[in-house]
Amino acid sequence: MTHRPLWIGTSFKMNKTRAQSVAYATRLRSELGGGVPGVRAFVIPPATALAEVSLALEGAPVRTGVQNAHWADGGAWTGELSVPQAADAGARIVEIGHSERRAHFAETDGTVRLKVGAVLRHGLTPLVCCGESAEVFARGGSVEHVLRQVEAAFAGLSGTRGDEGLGRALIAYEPVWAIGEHGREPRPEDVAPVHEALAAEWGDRVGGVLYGGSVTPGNAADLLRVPGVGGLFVGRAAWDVEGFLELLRVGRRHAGAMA
Ligand SMILES: O=C(CO)COP(=O)(O)O
Repeated sequence: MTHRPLWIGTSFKMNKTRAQSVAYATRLRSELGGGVPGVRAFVIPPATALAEVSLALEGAPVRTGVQNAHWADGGAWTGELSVPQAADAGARIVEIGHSERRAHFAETDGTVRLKVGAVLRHGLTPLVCCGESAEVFARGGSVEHVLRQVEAAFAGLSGTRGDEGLGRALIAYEPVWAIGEHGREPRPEDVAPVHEALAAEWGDRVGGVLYGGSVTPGNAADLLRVPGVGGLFVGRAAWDVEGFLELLRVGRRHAGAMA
């Protein structure tokens, strides 16, 4: 049985200057050399640093991405960034629908769907974030909630894994209760039911399903062993490049054990 590569990446969120971002990318490049066997690494810096980080990583085995993009190709949308602009700055991945954007910037299932369409139309990879609140988790509604979000994100799209369309998309399951400094570190059994459901429903149709939320080098191996988890999407633990490198080593060991 062949295994798909693990996707392991980080978003810097609203952190780091251009110089800090480029220093991170430069160190990553020199450490990774030809790449990490079995792992696809990606870095999503702030938009101000995207072009320079993409240049610093040109030809290196690390993709870059953008944290958000508009669905229109251009126009009077003050403060926004289009998918073609992100691509022009080197992005190959476009993060869509992170819970912080849903909570604070009125991102809805409807805008997520529009953005997925734009990203696929331009040949980039949408990284669609989904996840339930602590309240929904507590009442046992996680699976239903997440499946509904993902169904809405991909409504009307078709394709199979490896195809040009939906098959390129990535899903990041990030329970809201697990994200960030106030988040709770998940036990593998907390997130297993959603991953099982996502694998059953979407596993053969998309490029991969990642887990995100309080991932650390200490819990990464256990989370990668949850059936259906095809990678990790990391915040705080990867903001120091040494932390990201450690997570990539965990990924390499996991991929090696699965080979
Ligand atoms: O939101 C996340 C990645 O998008 C996860 O953040 P943390 O790893 O800091 O919990």
